[in-house]
Amino acid sequence: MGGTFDPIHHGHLVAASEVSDRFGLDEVIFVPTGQPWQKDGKNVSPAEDRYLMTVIATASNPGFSVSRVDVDREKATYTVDTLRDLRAQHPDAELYFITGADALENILSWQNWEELFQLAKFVGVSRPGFELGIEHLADHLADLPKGALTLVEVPALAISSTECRLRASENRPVWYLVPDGVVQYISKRNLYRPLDAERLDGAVTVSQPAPHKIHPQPQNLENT
Ligand SMILES: Nc1ncnc2c1ncn2[C@@H]1O[C@H](COP(=O)(O)OP(=O)(O)OP(=O)(O)O)[C@@H](O)[C@H]1O
Ligand SMILES: O=C(O)c1ccc[n+]([C@@H]2O[C@H](COP(=O)([O-])O)[C@@H](O)[C@H]2O)c1
Repeated sequence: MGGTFDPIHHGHLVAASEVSDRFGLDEVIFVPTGQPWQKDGKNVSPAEDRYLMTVIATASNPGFSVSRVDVDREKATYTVDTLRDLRAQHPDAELYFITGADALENILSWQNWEELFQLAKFVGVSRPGFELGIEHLADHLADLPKGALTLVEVPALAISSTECRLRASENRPVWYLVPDGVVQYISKRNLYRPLDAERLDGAVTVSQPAPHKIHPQPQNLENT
C-alpha cells in the first residue's frame, strides 16, 4: 500500500487490514512516498519522518511491514518504479497494490499507468466522500489483464491526513485518529505546528482558537 502517510492514520490501517483478510495476503508492505510529484508545491513533511511514523503505526502487526524503496530513490516517486523494485525483491510473489477510491480516480494520470497493471493486481478500496468506480477506466478495461482490478468495500473511516495536520496545527487532538505512537511522534518532532499551516494548501480554513477569558481583576481592594 503506497501513500504519503503525512501522517499515517487509522483509515490507512483499517483498509490494509481488511484487504489482507479478504485476499489472504501473507504481508502488507506499506510504502511511504519519497517525493510525491503530484503533491509538488505542497509542504510535505520530510520522508524520514513519514517513514518513521509508518514504522511506528505498523510495528504491532506481524503481517505489516514498511519498505524504503520510494524513500531511498532520489527522484520523484512513480508507482511504476515502486512495483519494479518490489518485484525485484520478491520475484515469486503475487503483488497487489492497494489504493483508495480518490487515488484510483486519478490513476490515468500516473506515470506509465498501463504498465502498472502488468506489474501488480490493483485493489481499489472504498473511502468516505469518494465514489469507488471504474467509469474512467471503461475505455481501457478490455485491454487490462484478467483480474487486473478488484474493488473492495472496507469499513468507512472518514479520516484524512489533511484533517490530522489541521488538528495538530490548532492544538486539537489527533488521538484515536492516528495510533498513539504517532501522536507522540508528531508532538516530539513538532510536526504540523501553526507555522506549517501553509501545508494545508488553502483547502481548509484555519479557525483561530477562542480568546482566553480574562477574569476581572479585583478592584482596588484597599477601598473596600
Ligand atoms: N480513510 C481512508 N479510507 C480508505 N483509504 C484511504 C483513507 N485515507 C487514505 N486512503 C488511501 O490511502 C492511500 C494513501 O493516502 P494518503 O497518504 O495520501 O492519505 P490521505 O489521507 O489521502 O492524505 P491527504 O489528506 O494529505 O491527501 C491512498 O490510496 C488513499 O486513497
Ligand atoms: O506513479 C505515479 O505517477 C503516481 C502519481 C500519484 C500517486 N501515486 C501513488 O499513489 C499512492 C498514493 O499517493 P498519495 O499522493 O495519495 O499519497 C502513492 O503510493 C503514490 O506514489 C503514483
